[in-house]
Amino acid sequence: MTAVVVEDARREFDGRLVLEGVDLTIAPGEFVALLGASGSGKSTLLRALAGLDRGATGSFDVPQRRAVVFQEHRLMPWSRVWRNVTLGLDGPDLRNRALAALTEVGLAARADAWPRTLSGGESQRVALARALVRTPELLLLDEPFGALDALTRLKAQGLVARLWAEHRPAVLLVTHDVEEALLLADRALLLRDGRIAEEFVVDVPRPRVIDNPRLLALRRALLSGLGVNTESEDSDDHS
Ligand SMILES: Nc1ncnc2c1ncn2[C@@H]1O[C@H](COP(=O)(O)OP(=O)(O)OP(=O)(O)O)[C@@H](O)[C@H]1O
Repeated sequence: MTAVVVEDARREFDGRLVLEGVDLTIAPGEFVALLGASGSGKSTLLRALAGLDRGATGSFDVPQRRAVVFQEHRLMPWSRVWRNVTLGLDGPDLRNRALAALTEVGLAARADAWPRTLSGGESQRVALARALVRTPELLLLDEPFGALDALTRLKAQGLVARLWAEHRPAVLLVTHDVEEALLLADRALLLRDGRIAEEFVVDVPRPRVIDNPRLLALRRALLSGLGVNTESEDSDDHS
């Protein structure tokens, strides 16, 4: 059984092929990280999976129940936090559903606040609550912590790890951060030249700490796949 099957995804912008034939499968409950140089097409692929890009071709078998969190929170400034969480949903009990999701991200107390009164980290947690309230089978995360400071980012990563373990959606996380990918994902994929060029299985039990020797080896391999030279670090390791 699979949650996501993408075959031969292609996307061209202005005559330039950004995705040249991407094949991708994600199992139910699997956490996959997508890395690649800037401009390699990570967000393009995520948007195609989200159904936000009508210009992509190929075969996309993706669950209906999916939710996206972007780098910017995209909260509506004229709606209170809880209304933002349930924006676009119908049905009874919306406030209670919002409160339950906000409780999961530790922000129930801010349910009636206006978005502009939240910090960057809090806003991203509300964006996560807005995704969670939809009980997604597929959660698409596009650099969700990219704009956060290092400490807030670490906490947000911990929160995502916990929420994923509890709810087990399939996840595709687009990130620049190799360590983030290695701490969170079951598999890390490298997008290069419009294709999935390399795959790294993160065969390390959770909870993970980045100085685990296997993770350090994977980190070196991933950085090398991204064209980052880690030789000076290697020699440091042996000094
Ligand atoms: N709407 C668009 N019109 C024209 N070109 C686009 C459009 N969207 C993306 N591109 C181009 O496609 C390429 C891939 O963009 P994309 O945002 O998917 O890369 P990325 O890997 O997510 O990059 P980054 O890590 O910098 O966010 C880039 O060269 C970008 O300029």
